[in-house]
Amino acid sequence: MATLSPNELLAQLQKLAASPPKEITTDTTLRSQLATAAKKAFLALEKPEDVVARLLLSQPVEGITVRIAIDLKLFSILKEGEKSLSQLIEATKAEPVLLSRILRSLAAFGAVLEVGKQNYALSPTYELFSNEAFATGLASCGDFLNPSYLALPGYLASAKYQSPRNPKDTALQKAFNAEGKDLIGILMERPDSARGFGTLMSTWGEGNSLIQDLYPVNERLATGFDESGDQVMWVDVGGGYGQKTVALKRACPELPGRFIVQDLPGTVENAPKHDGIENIAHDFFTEQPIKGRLPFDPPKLDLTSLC
Ligand SMILES: C[S@@+](CC[C@H](N)C(=O)[O-])C[C@H]1O[C@@H](n2cnc3c(N)ncnc32)[C@H](O)[C@@H]1O
Repeated sequence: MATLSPNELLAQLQKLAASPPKEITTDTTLRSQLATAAKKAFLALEKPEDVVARLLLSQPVEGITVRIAIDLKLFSILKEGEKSLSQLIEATKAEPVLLSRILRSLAAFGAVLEVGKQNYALSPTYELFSNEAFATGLASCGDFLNPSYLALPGYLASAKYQSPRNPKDTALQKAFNAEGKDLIGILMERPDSARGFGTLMSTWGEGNSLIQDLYPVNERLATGFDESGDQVMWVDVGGGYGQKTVALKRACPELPGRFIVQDLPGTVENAPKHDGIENIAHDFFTEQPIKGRLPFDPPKLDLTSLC
């Protein structure tokens, strides 16, 4: 195999970064292998002073800048099409200098593209952020999780660097001053964050890790299923708003039987209703109320493929 000279390699990488070809973006495995290799190459090529700048400035600022952009609705505005700085100033009412700094920062992180002088477009990898429900859910979850990340060093120091073993005694309880409660208990006490979490999960999960893509559902679940009674075909345990079940029913409408989505009461209350799907409150740490003999051999899932 011919070896590329460093300059040829650089030119190839620049070409790839400017416009990733379709045969790469549509091949999920290749895309993720290339992204991982590129990230490893980036880390291997950084200088020590680059690492300092990344840890101190770039990484913490990235999430915060995206959070500000969500508040300004920049992603949904840019979804309408390319915009000039003055159009964005008009739409967001932000101070011009501040907005151009935010946009430069977003461009550096790859969230927006600078197309020409002071013209901006939404980056294809940030398409999902233009969905208002997703963006609000993400912002709300970030606001909930970030205080816990910040509390982690203090928590670990006070725990004398022992791994947390009790889910009710972690950095989260320190961050929220909520002794004796677990993550879900703390989350459910904050209805806005709980709703944000449910919305984030459903919009984020809508198109990825779908059961029908991971498992031959029709072949393995429908074969031998007794359609005569009121049999349950499917129980989605900890299924949130039922996003995976909705996607499954949409992809395989011929699947027979009842479809049930279980989650905690706070989530079930907010879950949108879907025809043919039953939402039931159930804590998965308690006994499963849906009983019945499986009318087929339990399928063997290769869980390693889910990791
Ligand atoms: C990471 S989300 C995954 C949601 C969904 N299964 C999906 O893949 O999109 C985890 C879900 O588990 C639920 N959950 C957490 N603890 C639970 C419990 N003890 N009993 C039932 N559901 C629980 C949460 O409310 C949340 O909806």
